[in-house]
Amino acid sequence: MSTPTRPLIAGNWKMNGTDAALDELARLKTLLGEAPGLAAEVLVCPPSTLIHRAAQIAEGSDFRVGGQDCHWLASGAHTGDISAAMLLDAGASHVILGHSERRADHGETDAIVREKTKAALAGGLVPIVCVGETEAERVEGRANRVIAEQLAGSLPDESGAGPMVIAYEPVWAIGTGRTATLADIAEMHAHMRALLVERFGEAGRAARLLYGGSVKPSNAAEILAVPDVDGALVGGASLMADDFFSIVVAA
Ligand SMILES: O=C(CO)COP(=O)(O)O
Repeated sequence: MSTPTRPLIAGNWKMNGTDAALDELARLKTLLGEAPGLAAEVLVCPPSTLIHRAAQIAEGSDFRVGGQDCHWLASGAHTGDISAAMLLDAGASHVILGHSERRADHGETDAIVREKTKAALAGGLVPIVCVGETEAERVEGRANRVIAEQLAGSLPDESGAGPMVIAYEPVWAIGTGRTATLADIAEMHAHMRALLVERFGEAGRAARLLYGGSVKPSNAAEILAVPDVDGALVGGASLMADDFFSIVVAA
């Protein structure tokens, strides 16, 4: 194994999208179909209500579908939750875990994210594990330490056995229109790479490190050109097929 070769451009629709939003996926399918041989792999993570139909649209196309969260258990009395097996059954190939919005809204700790990551791997999904510092943590000069702690706590040893995808999403850059500077992204991604190689060896070298936080068509190319940036996790700009496709093309 070596450094990742194909970038991954993943869209996170968050809590957006009803039936009508599937038109955007059909449009994305058309755009991808007209542009064979693109460098990037493409993933769309709609809300769970749309995964099954999104996966049907993705059939015969060059994008795949993922979930935005899963429970750490396979089944049982957990009202409102969804398991890795259910996501797989609905047609998902990946699942986003430990997004800062889930850490904030649902009190998810590194330990919880680690258990969910284990469940995703056991259930046959590729986990996309998210880490990111708050603005206060960055201003106080603690960003590197916070990210090291989140990686150490959120990744189970099992991560080394499968494809590893990590998303660095500085909390203050999410949905704000503010991106980290290219220098800050480069420094953090190199830091993460070193930590992953130290812990997981070759699997860490092959891990895909995505950047997320106000990625848009106008800044995607420069961000994706930063060393050790192997793709992007895109929120708002993934909701419109044309914008998302522009980011895919920039990779
Ligand atoms: O949180 C994000 C993706 O998971 C980023 O969201 P925005 O691209 O809307 O800033």
